[in-house]
Amino acid sequence: MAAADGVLPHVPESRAAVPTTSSRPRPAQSRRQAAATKRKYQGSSEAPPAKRRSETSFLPAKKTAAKETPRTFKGKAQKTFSLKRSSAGASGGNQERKPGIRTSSLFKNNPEIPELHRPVVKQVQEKVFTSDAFQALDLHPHLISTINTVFKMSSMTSVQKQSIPVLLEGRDALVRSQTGSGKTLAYCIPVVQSLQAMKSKIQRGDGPYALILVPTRELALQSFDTVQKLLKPFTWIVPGVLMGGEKRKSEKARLRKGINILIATPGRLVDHIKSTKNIHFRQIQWLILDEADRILDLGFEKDITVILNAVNAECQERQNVLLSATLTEGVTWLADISLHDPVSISVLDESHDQSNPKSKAIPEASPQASDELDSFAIPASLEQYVTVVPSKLRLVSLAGFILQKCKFERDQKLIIFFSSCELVDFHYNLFLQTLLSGSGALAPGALPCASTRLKFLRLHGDLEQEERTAVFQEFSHSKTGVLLCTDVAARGLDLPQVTWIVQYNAPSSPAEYIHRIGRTARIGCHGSSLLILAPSEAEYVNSLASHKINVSEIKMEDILSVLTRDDCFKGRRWGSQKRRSVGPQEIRERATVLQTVFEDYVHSSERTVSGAKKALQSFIRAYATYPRELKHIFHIRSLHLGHVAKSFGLRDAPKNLSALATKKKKANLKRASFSSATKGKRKSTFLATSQESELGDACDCAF
Ligand SMILES: Nc1ncnc2c1ncn2[C@@H]1O[C@H](COP(=O)(O)OP(=O)(O)OP(=O)(O)O)[C@@H](O)[C@H]1O
Repeated sequence: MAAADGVLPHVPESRAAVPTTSSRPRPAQSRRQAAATKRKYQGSSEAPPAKRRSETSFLPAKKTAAKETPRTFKGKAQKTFSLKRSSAGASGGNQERKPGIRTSSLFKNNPEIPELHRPVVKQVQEKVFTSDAFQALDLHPHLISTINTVFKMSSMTSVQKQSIPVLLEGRDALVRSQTGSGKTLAYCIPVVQSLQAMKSKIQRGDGPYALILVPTRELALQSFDTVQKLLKPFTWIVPGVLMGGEKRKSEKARLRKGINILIATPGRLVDHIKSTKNIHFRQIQWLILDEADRILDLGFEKDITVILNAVNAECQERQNVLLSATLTEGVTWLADISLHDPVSISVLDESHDQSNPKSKAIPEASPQASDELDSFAIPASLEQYVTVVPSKLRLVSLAGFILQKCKFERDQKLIIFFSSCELVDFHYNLFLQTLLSGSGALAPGALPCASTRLKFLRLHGDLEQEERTAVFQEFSHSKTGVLLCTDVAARGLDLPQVTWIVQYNAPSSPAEYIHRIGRTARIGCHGSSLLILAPSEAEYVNSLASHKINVSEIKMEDILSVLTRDDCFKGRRWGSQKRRSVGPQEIRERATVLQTVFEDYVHSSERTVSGAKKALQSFIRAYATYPRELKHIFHIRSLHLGHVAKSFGLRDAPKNLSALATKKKKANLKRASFSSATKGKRKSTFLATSQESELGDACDCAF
């Protein structure tokens, strides 16, 4: 993927209410700027540098001292962009601007972008495929033919080759292999093989023989689909799914009729355990925890305790399997309490040494094992990039990347990760109304060249289940498009042909980073990822390196340069001239035009301003939830909130932001963090009866 050569990404689309944009008269600039400056420092946790107190300085305290000159492309000093000069183009040409209208000073007073001293580390890699055919396994011929004809697969992946024989022997297992390496079939095939071979034929009314737990509803549907296909020749075995967002009543009815392979999200299953009489676990022979480390997060951990206790109470003899692409301390703890004399299967081990996987012990959460816990395998065909962008320029940089991929490259399918539902909604609506044209007339805030080729979708835990399922299906089957989402899409989802993963908000752990980027470059395909960091967050690259994760840098300028390929971002000055060579100044002007379009949209109604403020608050709350070990990189005090507000299209930082930032409210998103400090507590919670879990399906995917 030519990420560094100036060719970049794509765009989102969707419905949503269309606020009207008008070129309203605005208060005099000087008065507003004075007020804005005052507010800025009320809203920011930093005081303005003394020297600049009378101007609109945006430099964060730490970074400011060195430079007064705005950062320029290629190191050349440039004049500050005059807002008046390009303001006509800024609104897309259909809103003539009046002199004196305030536009963004995007390139002024930004913190310097630090040089990335990127340590080059040797990434851990695994071999995806083997040359062994499924025929080599002792499977029912109909099962083999289903794998060959329905799934169109002939040879096993490494994890399948290692896991399937072990599981068919009846052993418990902890399975780790990289994202997109075929773990789902690695457990589904043995489950189906063993259940179809049972001497007394399974009856529907017997209830569940296999229980498969997954962290999200989409993953439940995906796993259900796989199981259902594998069961084609074995029609007497009935699969079923229980997940939040579905009608409990109809789920109860299905449970009453009988489900033999039950796939569930933890919250909803707990709900049924507590309220549905017909549910029992007398027959359970398999307990599978897919994405085991995610299942442990926050509320799920309690739910798992309830589920394990309920299953243990009715059946002791069964096979237990834990799977994840990342082996965290939490998983080893869960393995401890749920697996019996397990085999540890790691494809990584096979690639590095040929030791017998069966003899391998599960790594303890000890310093000696920290290397194994801390380094993650990354698909060899995945190229990872990072770009460092000052807060004020984040929004235009993201939009530039989307435009490059989707407008100027073919067949691009992007997933963009945000840290909360509100952030997804805000960017989704913003891009829909500005970058995407409707079927007929342009939306008031849209660019005249807004594209119908762009397709935006969103996925997060606050959406109705019906919409979530529809979006998941649509994006799965689509060849192109941009999915804006939270971490609800980070785990396990197998969305074909995704070309780019963008992390607009940095993940809270290296494991989450791995799972997010793992939505591309699956099963040997090629893919790329881009992490967008603020200058104060640049050290995160070292943190990734300490987990053997290598990223290459893309310069922000290269991302923004796509705007010079698109004449709808032309400022008035360039509009009247013949084609000229493209320089840094023009890139700045065009970025400013784009930012102005965003600001115009955001300020077009009270509703949109309030939406932007809500999103900004949500960003701040999410920012306060980074775990302690990352706090020195992601600390709200390192951000200039006035600048951050710009990335929400707000011309001024709302009041009380710093108060909000220090309040450290409980965010409604879930940040995974299993700390050893809580380990003992967790174990005792499990050992106790743990019937006090009151979390129902509200836990499922509320992020
Ligand atoms: N033997 C195989 N040959 C070809 N394709 C396969 C094979 N096994 C699995 N796949 C395909 O590989 C893709 C990824 O599989 P799967 O979703 O099971 O990966 P995973 O390891 O569970 O990933 P994650 O860790 O992200 O959950 C799926 O599209 C699946 O159909």
